[in-house]
Amino acid sequence: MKILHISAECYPIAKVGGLADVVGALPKYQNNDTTLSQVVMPFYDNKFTKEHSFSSVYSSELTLGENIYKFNILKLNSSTLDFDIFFVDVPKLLFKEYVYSYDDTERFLSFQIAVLDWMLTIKEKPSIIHCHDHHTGLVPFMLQESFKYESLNKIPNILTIHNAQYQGWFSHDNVHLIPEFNFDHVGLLDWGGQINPLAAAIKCAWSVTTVSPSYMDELKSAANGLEWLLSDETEKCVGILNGIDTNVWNPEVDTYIIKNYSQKTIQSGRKANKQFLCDNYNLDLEKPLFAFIGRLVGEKGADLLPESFKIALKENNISVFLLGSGHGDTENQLIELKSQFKGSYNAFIGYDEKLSHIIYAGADFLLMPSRVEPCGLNQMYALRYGTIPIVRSIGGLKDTVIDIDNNGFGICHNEVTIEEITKAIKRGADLYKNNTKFKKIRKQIMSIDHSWNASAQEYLNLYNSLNS
Ligand SMILES: Nc1ncnc2c1ncn2[C@@H]1O[C@H](COP(=O)(O)OP(=O)(O)O[C@H]2O[C@H](CO)[C@@H](O)[C@H](O)[C@H]2O)[C@@H](O)[C@H]1O
Repeated sequence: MKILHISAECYPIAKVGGLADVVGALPKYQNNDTTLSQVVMPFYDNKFTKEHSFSSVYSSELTLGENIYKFNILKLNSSTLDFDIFFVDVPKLLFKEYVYSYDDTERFLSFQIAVLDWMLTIKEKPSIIHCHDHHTGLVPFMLQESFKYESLNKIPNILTIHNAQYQGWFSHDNVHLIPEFNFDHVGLLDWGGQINPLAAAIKCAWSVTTVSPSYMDELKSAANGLEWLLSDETEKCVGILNGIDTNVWNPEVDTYIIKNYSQKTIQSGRKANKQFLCDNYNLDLEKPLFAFIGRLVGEKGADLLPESFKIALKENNISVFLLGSGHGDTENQLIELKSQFKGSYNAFIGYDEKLSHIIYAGADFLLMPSRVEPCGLNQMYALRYGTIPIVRSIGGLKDTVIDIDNNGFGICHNEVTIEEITKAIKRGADLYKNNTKFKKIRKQIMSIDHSWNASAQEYLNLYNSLNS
């Protein structure tokens, strides 16, 4: 079986969030003697593309409305990734320093058209086309409807929804950018009077998956406008829990962290990483350290963090450290707190992969007060590194974290309110005081298996069912 993943992000080439982690890991776990799993993504102007060499495997021109753009399909020369990766280079549109911006419609349409134009020319066609999120959501529609791609329309395709909040909406005025199709079927593109690539993919893909079973259920009542559609298409929908790449996320060999450790050496290993954070960010090694890593957006509950931190820092003898970026207002409030809580609070506003690994290895607790969490990878990374997750029970967080009061290993709360967040932090601070219990739990959580093995097999079973 030959699988082609189509995605806007892939770790370590271009990462904005969890989508990159998934697309950079899943193919590794799918590749075996009988399965070839490959990825195609845009060619961005970034550190990775500057530092690596590529060969051109196909060149042509694509049509986007009235414009014609030259494009190349490139292949990475080194085999460092454990799977084949191809790049769509549209110099005028895709080759930018950013992944997402104001011009996404044209950029990602050119990406999708180039992939399908190229696919028309490949001798050994994929047996499965696996699309990820709305940036690739017009692929199932074009395969089914565009005259040009008729010869590809027997290839089963699936859509994985990593985040239904973002749907890629654009105006019907731009419908001419999509390769010609029977206009009687234009309704397949529409949701609420706009072209909605995510909705089009839900309608046209052969199967739709979400990244956890609970998120699949939740989407039927909260999907940013797509609730009814997802309920209607329920028969082809399934939730498959993400895994984590246990080769990349392994405290025994992680080259980003200050000191490597195993379950046996957890005490000294974690202390060295916490010491680094405390020394560099002026925090107290003796106090329990609560951390947050992520995009500072409403979905993650980030707007409630400044006030929650303020209260929690006043009421408990704790430290707090945050790594993230997002809404300017939230960023400013988080920066302002620094002067008020010198020595017990700090924040790094920005994106820093290395620092994120050190936090997983050095913080005592990881906060995830998400309003929406399709799966969440942070809590699984935290578990693997022995950091106790404090989560709002929703989506994938509900599927992966069990509260200590239910014989579990984490701290869970049901609502996203300042009161519940600060209550959960207090429970963490109390647990930290019970040193024996705290140490037992953090050691125990390191061996919970969230590797991709089981989920990669679930995807293979799904592909097989579509090909039979
Ligand atoms: N400032 C920063 N610096 C360094 N690293 C940072 C960072 N901000 C975030 N990260 C990293 O980005 C990743 C975030 O992954 P998540 O799965 O938690 O969220 P995201 O919402 O992006 O993904 C969406 O897709 C994934 C994958 O399916 C789902 O798990 C998730 O629920 C869904 O919202 C983690 O690897 C985290 O360490």
